[in-house]
Amino acid sequence: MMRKGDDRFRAVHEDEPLFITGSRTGRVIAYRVFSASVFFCICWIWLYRVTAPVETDENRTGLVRFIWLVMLVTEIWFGLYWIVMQSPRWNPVWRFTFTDRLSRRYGDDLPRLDVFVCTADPVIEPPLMVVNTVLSVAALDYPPEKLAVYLSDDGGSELTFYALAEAAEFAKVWVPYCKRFDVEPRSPAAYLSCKASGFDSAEAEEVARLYKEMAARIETAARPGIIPDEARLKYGDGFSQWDSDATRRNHGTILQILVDGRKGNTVTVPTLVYLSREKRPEHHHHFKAGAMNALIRVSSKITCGRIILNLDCDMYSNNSKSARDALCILLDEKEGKEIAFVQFPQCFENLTKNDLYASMMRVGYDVEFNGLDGNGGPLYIGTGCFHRRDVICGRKYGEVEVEEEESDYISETEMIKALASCTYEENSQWGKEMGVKYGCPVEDVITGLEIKCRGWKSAYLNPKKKAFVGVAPTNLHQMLVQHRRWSEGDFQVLLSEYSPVWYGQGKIGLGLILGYCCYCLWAPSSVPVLLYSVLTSLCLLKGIPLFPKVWSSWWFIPFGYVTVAANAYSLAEFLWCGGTLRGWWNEQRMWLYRRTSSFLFGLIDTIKKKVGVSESAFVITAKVAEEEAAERYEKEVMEFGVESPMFLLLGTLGMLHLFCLATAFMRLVMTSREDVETMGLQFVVTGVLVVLNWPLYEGMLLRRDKGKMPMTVTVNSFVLALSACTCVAFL
Ligand SMILES: O=c1ccn([C@@H]2O[C@H](COP(=O)(O)OP(=O)(O)O[C@H]3O[C@H](CO)[C@@H](O)[C@H](O)[C@H]3O)[C@@H](O)[C@H]2O)c(=O)[nH]1
Ligand SMILES: [Mn+2]
Repeated sequence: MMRKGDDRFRAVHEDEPLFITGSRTGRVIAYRVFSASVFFCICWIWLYRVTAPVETDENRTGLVRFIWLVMLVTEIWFGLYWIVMQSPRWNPVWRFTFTDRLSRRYGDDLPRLDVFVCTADPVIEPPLMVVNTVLSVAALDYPPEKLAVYLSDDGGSELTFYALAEAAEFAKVWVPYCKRFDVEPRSPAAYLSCKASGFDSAEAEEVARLYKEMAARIETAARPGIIPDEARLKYGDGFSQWDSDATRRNHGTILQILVDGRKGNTVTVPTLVYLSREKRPEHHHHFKAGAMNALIRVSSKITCGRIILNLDCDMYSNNSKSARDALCILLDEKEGKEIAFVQFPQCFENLTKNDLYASMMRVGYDVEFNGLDGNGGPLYIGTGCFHRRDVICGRKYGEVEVEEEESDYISETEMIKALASCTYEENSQWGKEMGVKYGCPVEDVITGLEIKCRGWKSAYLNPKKKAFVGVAPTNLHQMLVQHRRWSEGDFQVLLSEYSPVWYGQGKIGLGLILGYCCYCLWAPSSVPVLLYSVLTSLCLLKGIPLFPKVWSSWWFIPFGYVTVAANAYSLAEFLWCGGTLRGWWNEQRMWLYRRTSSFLFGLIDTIKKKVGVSESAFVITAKVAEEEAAERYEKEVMEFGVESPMFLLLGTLGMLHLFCLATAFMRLVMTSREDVETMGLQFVVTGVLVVLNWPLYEGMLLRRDKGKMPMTVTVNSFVLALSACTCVAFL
């Protein structure tokens, strides 16, 4: 084990921790006061709904009473959800690491680190991108004999294997080059693109040339899908493992150690392994969770790193020190002992200035995750996370760590391959008590939660220099599908046997339970948002007032205050986190779109799954876009383009708000002026919804490019919205 001389150091360590945890008391107190004022007004609104007389003409009392009741219920929901949302703002903390102390204390005597990179589809996850990720971690600032990189290929693709084999060759130049010149970032593509203006040394030029040659070979092989014959000969050991009838869903285990740094092999490049676990149509493969578990077992017989880093194939390492940062927490002798995993935020390199699809989740990563950390630790979110191997395999907090001695013999490849077979997990605890959990579309969140319930904490690190950087969805549909999967998954966590509310009681603190609920309640929160927005618009159309009179009534105060204060605060928070005004506006739109499409479908998917009419699926997010679409993305023009039920819903809602506002406005002009007072707030709400929807109207009515809303969706939305409004008008 690596901690020789622990005792000798102990006295010194007491006042030299490897990390410290900070908080900002002043700001937190100010926030709590503000938060109390909002809460007061929320109660006032509840009171209004319960006590205020329903103003209406006699013929419609029954209907109006019912609408009033719905408004009451939704407002209670919003109020309670708001309370839940306070938990990640109540007690935020920040972690600071001391890598210099780590180096002084441990030198190169660091624990073994196994990096798992997952890929699943060579078309939407191009192998060149994947190997850039692999190369970036292979060049981490870490002793190469202690580091291993495993690529799990759920696509079972010869092309991906070929790309990795090429990368293994290139790594022999790249890794030493990075270390010698202290290069950042260490993904060759990212590094070379920021050096586009010219190189400062002959070595740099040589590396650039080699990279370009390798990239060209991989891309040529990708286009017609043909791998050069010399390569087939050179890496025959690997290629021979593909049967002639192998497909991505039906093939045996393929395992190839491309660089072997075990046992006395002196290496400059870390161990590099390609794994494509066995897949058979009759066995469920459990998506990424299945891949992770196969990796955990296979790596345990090859390098058996005590620490595991999990990365999606698009998330390259942007900061070569990140592993050391994480170790400052995991190796810290005091506080670090109770921390199971260290999560970094998901950052993206392809974001535009105003982040049209709100992919960055700015506030989530700059505010909420720090808040979760103060309450017991952030969620495990699948990528950019450093785990302790034995904890992910089931060790409880308080149990002693079993020190695994390196075995003297090197296991036979065939024996290791059996660990990645379809049948290996039958009648075992894998996917249940061991490894990453199965059966949930957010395997990461549920796994992290269960680890916390075993007594562990986690820590959140968000250094200025982004640790890992990936690719965010570049069109609306992909983003909505991704959120549909997440909202469905998070809701299933709530309903599962590991539910933070039921199972977590007594195991994790109330703050953290609420923190999890912020995300777990995404799917059900679609219903109140939908009801509230649609009712407000339809009642505006009908002339039924739902809110107190503007200015002339005391009851107006809480509504006015909550609306202004909540939005002003959310804008301020967004700007503090470095966002732009437009970015905030875009985020409000995505907030609405996610709730009225993704989350609703996520809710329906969950219900369908509960009653057993559908199976879970994992729609992989594409990491490439075709050229024209990419151009529109750069210009922040919203991309529709596909026919989708989610678009039909968004289109219908958008049209509905527009019709309602237009009708009410006409009535206002032609007849009574007093509407302004009684219907004022409704005009504001529907008006804001219409303005938010502007890009949607453009996409439906004004644009001609390929990214516009498909004609059928536009027509159907129009017809549906018009019929709804007509029905309501004559009700
Ligand atoms: O059957 C599968 C499906 C996916 N993946 C990999 O899983 C990763 C995540 O997939 P992606 O399509 O990029 O989904 P995202 O929604 O971007 O992923 C986020 O959300 C997922 C579910 O919570 C987590 O698994 C991810 O780590 C997290 O980054 C990718 O590297 C895939 O190659 C597999 O290995 N096998
Ligand atoms: Mn992704």
